Amino acid sequence: DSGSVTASPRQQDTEYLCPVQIGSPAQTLPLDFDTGSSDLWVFSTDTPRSEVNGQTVYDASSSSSAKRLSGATWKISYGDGSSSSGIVYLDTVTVGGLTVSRQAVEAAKQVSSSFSRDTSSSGLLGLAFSSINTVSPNQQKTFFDNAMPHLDAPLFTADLKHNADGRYNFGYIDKSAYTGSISYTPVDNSQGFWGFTATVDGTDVTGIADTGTTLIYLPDSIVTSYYSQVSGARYDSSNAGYIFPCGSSMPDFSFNVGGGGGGGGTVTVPGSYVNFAPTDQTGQTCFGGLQSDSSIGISIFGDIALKAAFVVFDGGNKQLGWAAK
Ligand SMILES: O=C(NNC1=NCCC1)c1ccc(Br)cc1
Repeated sequence: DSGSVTASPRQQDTEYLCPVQIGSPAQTLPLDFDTGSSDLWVFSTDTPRSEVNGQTVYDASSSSSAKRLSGATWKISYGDGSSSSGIVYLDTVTVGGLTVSRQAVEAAKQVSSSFSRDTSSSGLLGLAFSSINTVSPNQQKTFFDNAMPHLDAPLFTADLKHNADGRYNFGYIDKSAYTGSISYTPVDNSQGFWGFTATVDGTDVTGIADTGTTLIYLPDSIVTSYYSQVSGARYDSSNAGYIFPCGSSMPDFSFNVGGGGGGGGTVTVPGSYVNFAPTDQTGQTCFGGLQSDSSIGISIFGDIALKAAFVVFDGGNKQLGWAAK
């Protein structure tokens, strides 16, 4: 089997949403595919009206294939401080034509304010490892884990784009979607994430590939050195990050993956991607797409990095492949 689904950017590439069919008859919800978490959760008829703000909701009671997973609950919090929790159904889930019949669909009974405010997203589809799924007392598998045995190849690919529709493919590598060769590097999934090591200016950086995080977070030394090239750039405590004049032309930012004997491959993030967004309505000062990981404890290669590459999440061989495009 295989699947292919469009990933549409929202609010200046802050997140990418994909249409997902749930239940019988199908209810289509736009979900944020997140390689940094492992729960598939949705706004639902169980979500308080006060916390629903235009989002499409899942109604298990109108799905003939929905079955309540008795006694199961879930509760998750994300790196940006957002959170949600609720109950669990098993139902049929289809992504880009790829169907999993008994997928844990986690219905929200509570969502935090940033989810309520995000009118375009109906929830998340976790694509990290099932070891960090939060369903209790019986942990559930991700959509990818459930689909993997049926896939032509045990992998999915992410092809996110700047201000344009991209794509997630499941079960195959689309050779027309990238240029040159794919450089692979081993994955450390000991923390449940797609962990890997890249080299930046000769320095090894261990981080995770996280489609659910918007920006890139790297060690302070690398970030400070990058912004030292931009006149007027400075760390601003009120914005909790590096800012600079919006008219600045930003240097490209490159990292190497798979730099073993074969030399590996280089991913280059265009400087324009690092000029992320204005800090206020005047548009004078802009917030950087590259920030320090010092408050996190691990580096994160978020959407700013991922949208500069074609990325293979290989669950069979536990490796990450990176290619230019
Ligand atoms: O939460 C994380 N990624 N996903 C999402 N963020 C916001 C909504 C979804 C995340 C994962 C690992 C680390 Br380390 C830091 C953050």
